[in-house]
Amino acid sequence: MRVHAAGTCKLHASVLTIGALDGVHRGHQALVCEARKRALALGVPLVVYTFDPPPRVFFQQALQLTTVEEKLCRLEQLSVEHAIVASFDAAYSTRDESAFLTELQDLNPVEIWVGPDFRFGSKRGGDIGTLRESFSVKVLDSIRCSSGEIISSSRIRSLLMQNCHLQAEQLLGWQTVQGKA
Ligand SMILES: Cc1cc2nc3c(=O)[nH]c(=O)nc-3n(C[C@H](O)[C@H](O)[C@H](O)COP(=O)(O)O)c2cc1C
Ligand SMILES: Nc1ncnc2c1ncn2[C@@H]1O[C@H](COP(=O)(O)OP(=O)(O)OP(=O)(O)O)[C@@H](O)[C@H]1O
Repeated sequence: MRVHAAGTCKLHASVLTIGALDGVHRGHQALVCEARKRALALGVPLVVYTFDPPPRVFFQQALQLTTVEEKLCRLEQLSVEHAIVASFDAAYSTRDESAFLTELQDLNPVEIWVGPDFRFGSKRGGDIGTLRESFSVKVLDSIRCSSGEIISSSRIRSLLMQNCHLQAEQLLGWQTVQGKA
């Protein structure tokens, strides 16, 4: 897998997924795997655009589930070919939707895969509708756990705070969380 700083990767075509992806939990894994299937079918590289630190860690001091190194390691195991890492800081967070869309044009995404609640740009001003004005966007239904709740990094953080390591590990789908929190 090749790792690029934001704004430094140019591709003729790609299938792209975007997100904080903290923990690369089972919902994220399903999203990346769906994108991977499409990338294989279309014969183009699979690209993930992610943020370090995750925006929720930057803005809300949320517990970070994975370092950027661990996140990249997990993405590599999911056969991601290019990972773009944006350093998420105050300056980056003020970029508006159009600046971000212009950056994505360099990746020539044939499809962009996101989950139902995807937002982007300053003050979370962009949504799936905004993204669809420029690209073909595919939305994966939310992946839920056996109790019916949507799997999310926030839910996993909350389980870890309550010392429910086994449940957190089940939602993460990786065997490495014990002893880390
Ligand atoms: C250019 C850019 C600016 C952003 N600015 C903000 C912001 O001002 N406030 C915020 O809460 N999130 C901001 N975000 C983060 C998004 O809300 C969101 O977390 C990110 O696009 C990843 O999507 P995900 O949370 O679904 O993984 C920004 C994202 C991008 C790409
Ligand atoms: N359970 C899920 N099923 C399908 N897609 C998901 C799921 N969880 C997250 N996604 C999608 O993965 C991408 C990255 O999401 P993000 O990293 O914000 O995950 P999250 O678990 O919702 O995080 P947080 O709880 O911190 O907001 C987004 O497009 C989001 O919609």
